[in-house]
Amino acid sequence: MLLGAGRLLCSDRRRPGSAHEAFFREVWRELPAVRRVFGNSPWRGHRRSARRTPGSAMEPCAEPPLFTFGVIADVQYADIDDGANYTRTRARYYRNSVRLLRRACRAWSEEDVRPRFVLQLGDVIDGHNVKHGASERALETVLRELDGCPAEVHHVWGNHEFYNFSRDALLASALNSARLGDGRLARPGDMYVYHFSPAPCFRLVVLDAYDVSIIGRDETSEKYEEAASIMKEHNSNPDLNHPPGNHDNCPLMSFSQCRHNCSFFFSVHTVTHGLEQRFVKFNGGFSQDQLQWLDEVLSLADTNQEKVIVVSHLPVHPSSTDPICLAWNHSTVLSILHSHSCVVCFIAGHDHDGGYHQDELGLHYLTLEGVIETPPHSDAYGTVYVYKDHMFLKGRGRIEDRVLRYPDHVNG
Ligand SMILES: Nc1ncnc2c1ncn2[C@@H]1O[C@H](COP(=O)(O)OP(=O)(O)O)[C@@H](O)[C@H]1O
Repeated sequence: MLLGAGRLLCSDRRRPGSAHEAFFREVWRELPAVRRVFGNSPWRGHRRSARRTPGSAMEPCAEPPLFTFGVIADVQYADIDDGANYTRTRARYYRNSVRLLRRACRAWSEEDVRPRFVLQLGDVIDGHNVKHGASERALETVLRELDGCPAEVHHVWGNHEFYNFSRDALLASALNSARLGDGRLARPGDMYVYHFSPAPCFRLVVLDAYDVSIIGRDETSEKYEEAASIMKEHNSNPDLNHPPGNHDNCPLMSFSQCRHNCSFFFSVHTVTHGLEQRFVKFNGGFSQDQLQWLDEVLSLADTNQEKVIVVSHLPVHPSSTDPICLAWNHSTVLSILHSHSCVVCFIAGHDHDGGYHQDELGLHYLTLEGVIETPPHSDAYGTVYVYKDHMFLKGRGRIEDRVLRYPDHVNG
């Protein structure tokens, strides 16, 4: 059965829009064995196939957008020679990343419609700065570039922010953009969360994915205790950055690295090692307080009939990312998003390969390709054009164009 299902899942037949897609969705939904084998991501290999509006394939609509905003993720700047990721499967261009950031800021400045804001999705400088005592200098370098942006910058915090700075230092730094937030339903406690309305009927919510984490919390804090106990339950490796399960000997690992072409192997690898891989120290989760706050903000947005974009460094939908990059309690966040009628999109960084998924309710999950793993001749940033009934992501370089039509229950 595995081979048969594998052939089917490998084939173009499950490609969104194909004549067989509905059949495969049905099989996947109805047969627990298939779901067990292929996990939550049987369409993942097709995550780059955006739905496009006929006639508007690669350009925004002719009509003026309500507003636009810039997006960029995982700059991870450091003044060091090029290197590689942990598994040495991807190059990292530490110095060049700030050049790409500069290019993005310049391009946003030259656009016909000036972006209303820029969204920096976290990991703006790399953890390597710490051992060179260069954290402050690196931050100054990227902030200087961001000063060239034509609009205010909203910063999300990722794991590399916490490698470089304590939470208190971050709260006191220019990376704290919560002052740009709406005063209503102010953030509780010491979480870095806020929301703002960039235009009438739209709202953006910034989440803190390291609220409960080993790296984002002081060791004496309750939230650190909570994170430590979650990790103890799920990951028994001496090095907590090493995901649970033995991947080193997994013959599928090399195939699963090549996720765009080998979705079958990726799916099997995911099942073999499962979503448990997310329980690593470089990820984190959302506290109960934060989830309650999110629920309240979304309720207010429902009442005001706003369209909401939620953002965090960590992705929350398993089909929009490698599971090793998922937020620990991603499924609770998904339940909250689903319990409100206002949410149209979730945007994250962290998985430098990027990802995309549209779920059964029509919500979009966008994971942006990281600047740090983008070769010098390419780019990794985008501009989102926001319209009444959809958004259009104009991607540059590695980031693909996408039409993100709002869910039917939002468009009415
Ligand atoms: N599979 C792994 N096993 C052990 N340590 C890892 C693994 N993957 C990453 N790390 C370590 O975790 C930290 C964060 O990894 P990194 O790849 O820099 O994160 P990011 O994806 O946010 O750039 C680094 O110190 C890295 O060496």
